[in-house]
Amino acid sequence: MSSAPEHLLNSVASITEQRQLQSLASSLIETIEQTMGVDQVAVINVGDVPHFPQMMSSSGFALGLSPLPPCVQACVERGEVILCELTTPCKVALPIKMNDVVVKVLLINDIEPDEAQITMLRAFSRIYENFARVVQDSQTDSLTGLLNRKAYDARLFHMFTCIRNETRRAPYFWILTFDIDFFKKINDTLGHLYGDEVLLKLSRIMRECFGSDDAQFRFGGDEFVVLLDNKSQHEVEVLCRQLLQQAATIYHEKIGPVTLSIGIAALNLEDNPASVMMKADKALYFAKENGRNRWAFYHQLIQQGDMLPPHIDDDIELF
Ligand SMILES: Nc1nc2c(ncn2[C@@H]2O[C@H](COP(=O)(O)OP(=O)(O)OP(=O)(O)O)[C@@H](O)[C@H]2O)c(=O)[nH]1
Repeated sequence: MSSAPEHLLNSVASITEQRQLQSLASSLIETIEQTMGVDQVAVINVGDVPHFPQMMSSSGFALGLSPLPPCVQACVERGEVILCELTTPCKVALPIKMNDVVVKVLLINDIEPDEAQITMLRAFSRIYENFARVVQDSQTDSLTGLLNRKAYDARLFHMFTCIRNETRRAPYFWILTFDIDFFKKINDTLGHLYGDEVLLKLSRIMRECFGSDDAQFRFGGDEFVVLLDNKSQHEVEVLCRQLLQQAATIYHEKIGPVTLSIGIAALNLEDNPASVMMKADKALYFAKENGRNRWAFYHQLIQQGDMLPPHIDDDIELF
């Protein structure tokens, strides 16, 4: 265990260098491992926390903790540090809170901490909480509470990494991009505030339609993106149908039901972030130009000859 002040300060500084929630959790684990001389540390999610990575674990000792052991449950319910019974798979459970709700639990297995060590662990988890809030705020759209454009690159990169490492197989990842049809008319007819209300209601509908594994973004204006994780094409179609049906429940007699146009592209090994977004955008424009209030899959448009494949398209655009 190294507790020299300069080492401690460097460890804390390394936590605050992180700009992603996932690397922030790894950094917390690493700091605790180094400063306390332990190697069985994990940060696990509790409850439905869509914006957080699912689980981090250094040695894997906490992987697959289901159901949660009583000490973790007690930590969540009481929001306090719990020293666990020897029979449980961890020795100490510390709550990590966001807005006073326990969203994660820090578990350590190979330590029976004294008062000073508990104080230090509490301080580490508070530094994590404070910085996680800063990172989360910087990645959140202030009107809807969805993720913003800034958070998108890291999520998409993570998906490509999963495909390249073959931890999951394409084409079960999809990018879905959509915007509200004639949103300008909604604003012009009923005012900007009503337009904001529509955006807010639509974001609530998105949360109900999509799962916590599906990262949901507002890119700005009336443009939204969802990265769908582990879905068949049929499941994607079901989700699109639901989204359109639910959006239509936002209704005003002067403008009728809200409708959306949706473009969808599968993430494949040969794609890169720019090419996959370009495909989804092209499918969206096709949906717009062909009646709106509908979805279009890029690969189907190519297969059906409704759109030219990129290289032919690019050659033509050159002239
Ligand atoms: N209420 C509100 N309006 C916004 C916001 N950001 C952008 N807008 C407006 O959203 C409208 C976007 O319109 P467009 O997407 O260009 O066009 P559209 O009317 O939706 O037409 P189509 O997309 O072709 O169906 C513009 O009028 C913007 O001023 C916002 O935060 N709130």
